[in-house]
Amino acid sequence: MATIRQVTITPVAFRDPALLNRVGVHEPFALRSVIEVDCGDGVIGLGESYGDDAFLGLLRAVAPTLVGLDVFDLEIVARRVTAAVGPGTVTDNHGLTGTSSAAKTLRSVFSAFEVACLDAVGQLTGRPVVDLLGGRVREHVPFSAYLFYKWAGHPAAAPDEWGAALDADAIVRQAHRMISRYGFGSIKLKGGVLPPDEEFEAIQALAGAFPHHPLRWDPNAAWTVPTAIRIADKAAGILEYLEDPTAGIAGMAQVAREAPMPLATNMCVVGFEDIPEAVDARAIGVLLSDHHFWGGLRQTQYVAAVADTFDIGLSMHSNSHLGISLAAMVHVAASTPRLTYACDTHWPWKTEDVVAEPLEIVGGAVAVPRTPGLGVRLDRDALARLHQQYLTCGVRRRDDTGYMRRIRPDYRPGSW
Ligand SMILES: O=C([O-])C(=O)C[C@H](O)[C@@H](O)C(=O)[O-]
Ligand SMILES: [Mg+2]
Repeated sequence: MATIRQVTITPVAFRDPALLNRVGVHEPFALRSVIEVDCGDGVIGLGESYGDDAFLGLLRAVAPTLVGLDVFDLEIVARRVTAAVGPGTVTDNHGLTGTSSAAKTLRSVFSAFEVACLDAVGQLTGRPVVDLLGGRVREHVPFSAYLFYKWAGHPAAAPDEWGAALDADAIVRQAHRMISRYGFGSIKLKGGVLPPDEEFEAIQALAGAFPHHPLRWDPNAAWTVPTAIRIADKAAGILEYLEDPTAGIAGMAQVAREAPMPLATNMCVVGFEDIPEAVDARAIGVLLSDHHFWGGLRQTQYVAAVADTFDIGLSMHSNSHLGISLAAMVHVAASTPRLTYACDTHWPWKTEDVVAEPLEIVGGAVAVPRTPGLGVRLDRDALARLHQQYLTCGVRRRDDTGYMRRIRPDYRPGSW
């Protein structure tokens, strides 16, 4: 038994480049929450999740109700989360992660605490989190180069180190830079920004420049069914998968019947309750799991088991995140036999962290830690600095469209 003595939630803001997507542009700061589950004797488990006001409110409602519990009792923690969040609560300002629901909200809140408890249990038992999940099936977890169309910088700010990327040549330059720095062995292009035929020029240019790198393209449901079928046909033989070309399970199923490559999603199948319909309709060939909204690391293992049952490929979705989340992603991916594609990560885009010595991406992969828990520790000064940045930055929820409209009042999210 190890009693939870205190649970602390600290919102932080970290600098984010002007990355473009289907609904607008990233604001200058991305929000996260850092969860600390203190079990005494220096054992403090870490979690990381969304940092918008509504989500923070739920984390703060749960936190005091966990004090006094045994940190090993994850099912009791889940019950306390359910009681504190209450039935029917829905909040989801987390950016293009598909349908919102009360079940998804509950799973998201539980996940933040589950990861922190598992980190604490790992520290208490002297075992890395992956060992608590059944042990490692791989020593390295592969990630893909996540390319974005982007502006050179935020308006009125100096350009960032990546510069602008608004056409195929600039996207290829971005890929060269990212791959030479991190060694990624596969590439994802975030689409839904330009008309699809223009974005396809970048896909073709990437295929020419990186013939041995599997490619994926994600327009976040910006296309109609006929557009998606036409573009999928054009991209035959080029993509390992096409991610969320269109909205909804029914639309995805129509496209999947015609498309020469598998369709992937982190938008139309975002909870266990979506799986029967998607399987019946044969809507997807690849599922992008994400422990932040699928209910934690153990539920993510169940997602993998379900994917296995229905012969669906498995990859991993990412929003903007810091080093605690990267570690959590690595541990669960390392424990998952069926990880058929490299995971997504926004990692290359961030310049600040709360973690003292973050895990590193080398040769396109992260070595799975062997130290107890998640294998990362807080840099208290950095946490204080990024919390201060949160207090002064003015951002309280993610709003890519609102920010874009402050810059371009006539902006409308892409739809083709
Ligand atoms: O795969 C995805 O759909 C994402 O990564 C969603 C994110 O919100 C991404 O589009 C972003 O951060 O702009
Ligand atoms: Mg996606």
